[in-house]
Amino acid sequence: MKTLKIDHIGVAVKSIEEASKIYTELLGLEMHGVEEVAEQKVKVAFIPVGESEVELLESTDPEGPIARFIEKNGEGIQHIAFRVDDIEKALEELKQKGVRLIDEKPRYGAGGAKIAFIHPKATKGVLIELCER
Ligand SMILES: C[C@H](C(=O)O)C(=O)SCCNC(=O)CCNC(=O)[C@H](O)C(C)(C)COP(=O)(O)OP(=O)(O)OC[C@H]1O[C@@H](n2cnc3c(N)ncnc32)[C@H](O)[C@@H]1OP(=O)(O)O
Ligand SMILES: [Co+2]
Repeated sequence: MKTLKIDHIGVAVKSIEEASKIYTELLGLEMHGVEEVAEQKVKVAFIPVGESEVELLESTDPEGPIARFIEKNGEGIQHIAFRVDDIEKALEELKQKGVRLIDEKPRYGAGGAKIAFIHPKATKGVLIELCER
């Protein structure tokens, strides 16, 4: 597996509209369009910065992972996504190494990416997303 860069930092927010002002008005960044990813019960918006992005995540379902995260932890950084060259290969390698995976197979991610999550229990408390675009 080749890990190429930090693709994005996922930030759980109650309102993308509200939170985006921090990045646009205060930091002078641009927010790209909002996209719904139904399978993850979220709406997302990307804010490019250098070779990475901030991904604002707003829940579309009170039972979704983002709603649950905010319920327990409040708004804030929810995951780090690493860009990999071959997500299937990466998952295979991690599985061989006995790493606890949330997704054994890639799922649909924003912008048509293939994504998969490693369980935070296996990574000392950081929810890691692998992302192939
Ligand atoms: C689409 C878009 C994209 O990029 O394309 C996305 O990113 S979608 C992004 C949204 N989708 C996802 O996050 C999908 C992957 N996430 C999940 O499956 C779930 O959120 C989960 C399994 C990480 C946690 O599920 P849960 O909240 O029901 O479980 P619990 O609340 O019981 O949490 C189990 C343990 O993990 C810890 N934990 C939970 N969430 C996180 C997190 N974000 N970062 C670090 N630790 C975490 C809890 O503190 C707890 O630890 P302790 O036991 O010590 O208290
Ligand atoms: Co993400």
